[in-house]
Amino acid sequence: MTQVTSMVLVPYPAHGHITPMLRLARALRSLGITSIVALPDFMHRNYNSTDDQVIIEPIPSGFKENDDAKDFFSIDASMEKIMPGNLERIVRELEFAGGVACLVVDLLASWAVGVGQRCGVQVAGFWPAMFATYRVVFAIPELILNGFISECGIPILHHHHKINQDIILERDLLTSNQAKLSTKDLPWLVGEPSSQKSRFAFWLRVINRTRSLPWILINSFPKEDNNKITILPSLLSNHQLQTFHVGPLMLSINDKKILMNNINNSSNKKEHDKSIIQWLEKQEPCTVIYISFGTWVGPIAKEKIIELAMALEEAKRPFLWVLKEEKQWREGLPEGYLDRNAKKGKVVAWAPQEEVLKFQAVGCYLTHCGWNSTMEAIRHEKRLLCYPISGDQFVNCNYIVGVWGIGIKLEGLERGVILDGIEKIMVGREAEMIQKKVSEMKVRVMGDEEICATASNLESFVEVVREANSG
Ligand SMILES: O=c1ccn([C@@H]2O[C@H](COP(=O)(O)OP(=O)(O)O[C@H]3O[C@H](CO)[C@@H](O)[C@H](O)[C@H]3O)[C@@H](O)[C@H]2O)c(=O)[nH]1
Repeated sequence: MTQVTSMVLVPYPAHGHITPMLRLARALRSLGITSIVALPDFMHRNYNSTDDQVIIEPIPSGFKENDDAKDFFSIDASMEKIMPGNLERIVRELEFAGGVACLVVDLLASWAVGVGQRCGVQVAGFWPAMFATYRVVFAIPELILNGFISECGIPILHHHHKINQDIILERDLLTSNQAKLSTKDLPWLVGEPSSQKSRFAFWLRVINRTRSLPWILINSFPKEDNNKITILPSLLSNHQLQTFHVGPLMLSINDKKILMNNINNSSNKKEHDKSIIQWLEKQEPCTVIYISFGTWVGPIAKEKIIELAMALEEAKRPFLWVLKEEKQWREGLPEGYLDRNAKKGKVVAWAPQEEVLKFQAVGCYLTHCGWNSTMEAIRHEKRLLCYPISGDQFVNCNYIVGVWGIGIKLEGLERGVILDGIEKIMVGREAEMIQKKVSEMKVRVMGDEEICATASNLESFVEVVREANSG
């Protein structure tokens, strides 16, 4: 019999997955649970814990220290072949030292489910994004059955259904009417058809390994579909899956004092962040455009960066642009651009995003619609200009624009389109309406009631784990 005193948390190795997991660790700590967050060694290097109840443990991954050739597929190979044995060793040592009550596994790190099972430890799932995306993924069998996609995950066009070449997914199957998800929004449709098929195979593996998990913690808020809570019929018929929405609680946790985040490679992070803050302090309220495409998406075409750069210049508004230092991201910057715009615009490789979004000066956020960024924007009541790039970002964008009305979608990255979008989101009637919606949304997501409700969801989760361990 194991007491519920420690849990091992296994995020997918990307910043947008690790951050919420670390916050979960902090939240569990306040319930008296020691959390061991297990990260592949190449990510472990970027994080530090100064809290003895949140331990960050490296999993040997097989990558060499300076191996830059890490992409979705090479990381996948390491997760499948190398990390399981190494995590198993860590869990067994912990078992020996006093016990592990539960392994909390990001569903995208489904490789770790088998480790829990082999070690005889309870396994819970963690879903880092919207529940709507979870429903889309777990509806794959229905999508195939209903002829929306092929067995390889590729959309099938039906002429009688055609709307802009895309099929709108049936309303009751997946989502609220307003989200109007279409097959082009499916999260595995990234890159060439061969990459789409491999990503689809990745998701099939996720479903197979995780569909029998009894509990899933969800990093989102309960009322995603406005006030309607939707659940897939097949999920309902599926054993007794218990879902615990914990997103607002996670977001309300301040991890700054405990977890030092070194993801910014700049040798002097403090100075770097300070210069951004000082620049923001000088800007007038609601004037700055903040631009960031998160941490995980691959570089976008050089031509698009050129268009974006020119549009920002022409917009004649102050901007803070997070643009990674890698050549593929920066080569689109026109010559002399940084100097020419030095007064009005700041281009940085990394920004302390939560700090930035807090500023009144920030008028809008041009975003890739990553889930964490979306939640953070809601928290700080910022209007969104959306340019989804891959994965779940299309689903998120549909909700941001169509269901919650807190943003506008850019239908391309041409200069004219961007300029138009900037005008609409920054000034005028539509901008005012959107601002009103964002403020209402903040209450719906981050109000006291929601934080309390999600805190009690986490307590219930700990309770069921406790029962399972004593049963
Ligand atoms: O300069 C930066 C850039 C990012 N961030 C932070 O990094 C996180 C980024 O997370 P997110 O917005 O979710 O984007 P990604 O890192 O791209 O996240 C991946 O993981 C998410 C959760 O599964 C998905 O929703 C995204 O589509 C996927 O790209 C946020 O907390 C940001 O505040 C910073 O602090 N500074």
